[in-house]
Amino acid sequence: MRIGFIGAGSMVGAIARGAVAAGMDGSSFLFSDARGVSAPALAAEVGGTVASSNDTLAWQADLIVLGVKPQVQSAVIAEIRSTVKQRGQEVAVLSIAAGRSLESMSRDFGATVPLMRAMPNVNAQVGASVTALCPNDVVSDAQCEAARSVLETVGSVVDIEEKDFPIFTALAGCSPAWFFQMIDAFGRAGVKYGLKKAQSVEIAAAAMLGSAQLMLKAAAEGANPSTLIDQVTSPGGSTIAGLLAGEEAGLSTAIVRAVDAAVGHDHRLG
Ligand SMILES: NC(=O)C1=CN([C@@H]2O[C@H](COP(=O)(O)OP(=O)(O)OC[C@H]3O[C@@H](n4cnc5c(N)ncnc54)[C@H](O)[C@@H]3O)[C@@H](O)[C@H]2O)C=CC1
Ligand SMILES: O=C(O)[C@@H]1CCC=N1
Repeated sequence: MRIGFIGAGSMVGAIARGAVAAGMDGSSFLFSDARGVSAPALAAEVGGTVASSNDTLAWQADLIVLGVKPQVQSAVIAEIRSTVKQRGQEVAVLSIAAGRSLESMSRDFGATVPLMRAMPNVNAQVGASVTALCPNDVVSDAQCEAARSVLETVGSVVDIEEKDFPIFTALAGCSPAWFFQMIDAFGRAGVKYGLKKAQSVEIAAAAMLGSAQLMLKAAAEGANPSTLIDQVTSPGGSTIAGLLAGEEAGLSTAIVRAVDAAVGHDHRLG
């Protein structure tokens, strides 16, 4: 299977590197980008080929990954739509763009072509993305499985209904940035109490990683976050002091507001 990546930025880079690290053949990858800088560099790194244009790539690939920003996606689809329509079931398109619905992309293509929508996250760089996937009605099982197998090289894949993409994008696509923001805040707190910033960041990140691992294990056994919070919170201890101070400062509300803002923005990108 030839995979053609349009756009060769951070997300496509993570997916292409992850796929090759997982044993996929990089020589079957094609790349194109707007400025002709990142595509040649990525192609050289993974052993792939640079396509001379987005349309050339669309002629050659079996699976086209639209890895450009949502704001330029319509222009890219305009360049490839005639080719994609001519090729019919021979080629499927996988979009990783935030906010771009299957319906709006079909409108850009001017036809219902085999089209899938996915939402990975930046943790793909370490093989730990949780990625949503949703095909349209004309994607074959083989095409969907081909896309899934590429995405699974950089983490887990969950099938969700398309209506749930905005909240999934907030909870999984955007949340890494908010977790980094939290780690940065812990880092500053460490500095306040005399630790070096780098050391504080490392300690907070390790604590966050362990907490996430424990949460996933406990959730699989039916526990919820409150159960674990109670396990940490000793009567009269320092955790309850911090927990209540955090709530007084609006920690939970701040997180829900961040999600609200991301979901609202996603609806406007469509
Ligand atoms: N960065 C993230 O954490 C996530 C990003 N996404 C989505 O992934 C997509 C790509 O995002 P990033 O990799 O962060 O962006 P990026 O800015 O790192 O990469 C975009 C790439 O598109 C190329 N490009 C721009 N115009 C083009 C054109 N006309 N033809 C061909 N290539 C063109 C650029 O040269 C660049 O290589 C976006 O749609 C974004 O919504 C999805 C999940 C997470
Ligand atoms: O900020 C964005 O729009 C994209 C979607 C998820 C992560 N980055």
